[in-house]
Amino acid sequence: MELMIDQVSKNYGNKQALTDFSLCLKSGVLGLLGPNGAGKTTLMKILATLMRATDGKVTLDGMNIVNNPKEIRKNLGYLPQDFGIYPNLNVIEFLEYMAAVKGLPMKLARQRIQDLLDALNLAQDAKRRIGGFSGGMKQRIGIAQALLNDPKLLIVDEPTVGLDPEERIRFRNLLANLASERIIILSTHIVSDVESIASQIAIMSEGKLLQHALPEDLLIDVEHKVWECTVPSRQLPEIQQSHVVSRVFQRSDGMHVRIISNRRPFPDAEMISPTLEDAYLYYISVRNGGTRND
Ligand SMILES: Nc1ncnc2c1ncn2[C@@H]1O[C@H](COP(=O)(O)OP(=O)(O)OP(=O)(O)O)[C@@H](O)[C@H]1O
Repeated sequence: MELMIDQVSKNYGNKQALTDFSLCLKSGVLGLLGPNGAGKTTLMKILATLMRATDGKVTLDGMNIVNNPKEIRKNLGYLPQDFGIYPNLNVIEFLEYMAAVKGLPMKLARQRIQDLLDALNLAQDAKRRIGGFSGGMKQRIGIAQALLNDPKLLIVDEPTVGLDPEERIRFRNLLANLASERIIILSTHIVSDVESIASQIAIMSEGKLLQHALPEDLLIDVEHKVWECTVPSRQLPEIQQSHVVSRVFQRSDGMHVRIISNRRPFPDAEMISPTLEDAYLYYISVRNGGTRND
């Protein structure tokens, strides 16, 4: 299984949302990280054959997705950011409806729905109307509809928006279990969503790919560039202006500030071990021509 994104660009009128974006993926979870407006949804929509690139091409196992949309959709599952549900349908009715839209034979669909209800822990709620469900349950139904056709490529756009911390963890575990025999692309601006499950990370900003690497290699990139110091709280606004601050902790002895910087930011700053969130900030704010004291 191979997804090849080859020099893809997308313009909306004068707005360049993607520029020469290239990436080659095999099975596993790709965490696609980027701030709001980076172009993640645009890329997801192109991969899901819902939008055409202005330039470049995308192939799944060598098949151009633009020339073979029907064949590609058979192998594709997509959970968009604003996933629309039908609140008056119960879970089974909704999934049968989605299976019909996807053109699955009903006998096969019924079996698949049963398997998914069990796998996604929805069986006991299968006859309840979706309208009354929590965010986490709606997301599980969203994943169920995306998996109806047992897709080779599963695309999930900002899936944890609106979920509580427990639902977030459950959702991450669920994706991790699905990853072994398919390509999963999980787009988010929340690093902790992908930290535990992504086998690879792509970081994008302003329509461009800044880095594509294994999580452990991203950590190596940012080694010796993460610092912590303790400052009086009145100094904090000035430090946030002049440095890339990844975290601030209030402690009894003052504010503990975590700073990403190529150089020791203050004489008493201590070098500390990086996290993936530090690496993400490094690529977005420091290496990508950041304007602060670096
Ligand atoms: N239909 C459109 N017309 C014009 N500009 C658009 C359109 N859709 C998106 N854009 C712009 O293209 C850029 C990329 O948007 P996109 O939604 O792909 O980013 P994103 O990384 O998914 O951000 P978010 O997480 O906020 O959805 C943004 O600057 C956005 O304002």
